[in-house]
Amino acid sequence: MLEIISGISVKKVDEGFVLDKGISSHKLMENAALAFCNWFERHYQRNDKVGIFCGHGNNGGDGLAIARMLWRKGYDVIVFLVGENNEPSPDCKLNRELLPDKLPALSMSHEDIAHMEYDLNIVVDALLGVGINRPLEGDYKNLVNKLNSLSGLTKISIDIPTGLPSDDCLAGDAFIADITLSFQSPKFSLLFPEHANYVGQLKVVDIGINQFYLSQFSEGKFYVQKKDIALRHKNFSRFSHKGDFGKVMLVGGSFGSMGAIRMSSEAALRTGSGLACCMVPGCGVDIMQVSLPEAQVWAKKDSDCIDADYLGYNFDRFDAVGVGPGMGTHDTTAEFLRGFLTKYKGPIVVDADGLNILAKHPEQLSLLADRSILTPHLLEFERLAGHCKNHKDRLQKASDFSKKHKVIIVLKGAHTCITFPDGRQFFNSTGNKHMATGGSGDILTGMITSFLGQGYSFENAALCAVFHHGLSGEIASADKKRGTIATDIIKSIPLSYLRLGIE
Ligand SMILES: NC(=O)C1=CN([C@@H]2O[C@H](COP(=O)(O)OP(=O)(O)OC[C@H]3O[C@@H](n4cnc5c(N)ncnc54)[C@H](OP(=O)(O)O)[C@@H]3O)[C@@H](O)[C@H]2O)[C@@H](O)CC1
Ligand SMILES: [K+]
Repeated sequence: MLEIISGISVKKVDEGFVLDKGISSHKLMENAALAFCNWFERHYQRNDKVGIFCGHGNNGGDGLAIARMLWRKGYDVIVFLVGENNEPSPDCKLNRELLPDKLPALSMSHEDIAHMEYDLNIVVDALLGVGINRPLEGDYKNLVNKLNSLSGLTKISIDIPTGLPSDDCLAGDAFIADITLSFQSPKFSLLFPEHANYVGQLKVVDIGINQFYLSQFSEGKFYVQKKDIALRHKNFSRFSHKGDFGKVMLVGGSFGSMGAIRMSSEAALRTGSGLACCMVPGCGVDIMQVSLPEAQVWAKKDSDCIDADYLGYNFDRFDAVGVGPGMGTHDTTAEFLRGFLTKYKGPIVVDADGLNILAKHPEQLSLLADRSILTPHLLEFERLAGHCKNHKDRLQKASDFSKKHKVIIVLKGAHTCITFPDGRQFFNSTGNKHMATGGSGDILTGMITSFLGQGYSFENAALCAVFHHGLSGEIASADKKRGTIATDIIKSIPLSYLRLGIE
């Protein structure tokens, strides 16, 4: 699992790695530049006109090494040098000296920046990286704003968009990238929703620094990738039977809001549950049985919402229970939730109106069994934990909340963050903007519940479900883009298993 380390630690990791391996820091920069170029070659043509904007620190050094390598591969490259009045870092200086004579390199004066007009297809931002220690000013600020104003070309940031602090929220200006290629591990602030427009698509490239060096600076924050997930799946043999795949119960729905619990239930089945039963109000029975014949249904006749009478049911038959989608926050439903949390001590997932009831009745939080999984989106989380100044504050509050109530928080959004009571936070790498559609969260509830029911640990259930949910969204939206709807995501769950080689 990739460690997310602070910007300050990046320098220490580099120094430690270079010293241990007996290589020069220049060689490490060459590795980083090569990793960038290998990626670049897979995506861009030789006839693209590439402008590489290089600052005076090591980020600029990366840009210069990249310019040299791409030029040697036959790309049409121009280098633009900024910050020439500052003392360059030693590796930046060396890479300036190594630029081939025939490679065009232009020093940018104030006037050049103000009147810049070049015919470029691709802009590479190697102005500043994690070494930024104050908001942009002077030439850097002017150039970043000038580049941001250019349209119709592809903008790529090296390591981090210039101007973004690596561990904090942006103050001032920053480069707006279409793609950010971060070295070795993503920098923390690249995962903040406030910065999504600056970061664009996030790619992480390996530059050869292994886990051992990164883990010495661990802050308990991790970036979850495909290779981390495949290993966390349970293997089932050809002798496995329905019971091995778990019996789960999904509780929710109310008059006019039956879609949510129907989608959670189907998602649980598609994730592999042997049996899914849904507990719905009487008004939802026909809807469920007609639209999802694979699910069993339990309901009280002539009811419009889940009420305290539902507590008579024996929940202990189930390996896991998901509660909340479409359930409403009626007083009698809140009464049900209180009784349910008191009664059932198996693995549970609480979502949507389940969370809204907890926010309205915070005394019920103490009834949650240890390691219950709560899946709020950003607004639901703030209802539970109070107003958050920004995402950094929100992540800290998620950590405090998780520790205090001994629950697992799955904070949904781009790079969904899973927080455990021991303080570890896992950031997901799959998913895209097309998943921001009604019902997407209900699907995740069904998926986590399903994994819990299949006997996965709390940690593996949350990590696998969040990863597959995002991947299913990517698969579903590949040809539907903005027209993607939640049921498309459910249909893609089986394909997301196949992508990981899991049958
Ligand atoms: N393992 C890895 O990840 C690897 C990382 N590598 C690369 O190194 C990059 C980090 O390099 P870095 O430390 O030299 O920092 P970088 O951002 O280039 O420049 C900082 C300079 O800018 C200055 N400065 C600060 N704020 C400013 C402002 N607002 N406006 C103007 N100037 C400002 C500050 O100087 P100051 O003015 O404070 O004296 C400082 O000298 C990293 O992002 C990655 O690309 C790879 O090469 C190898 C492996
Ligand atoms: K940059």
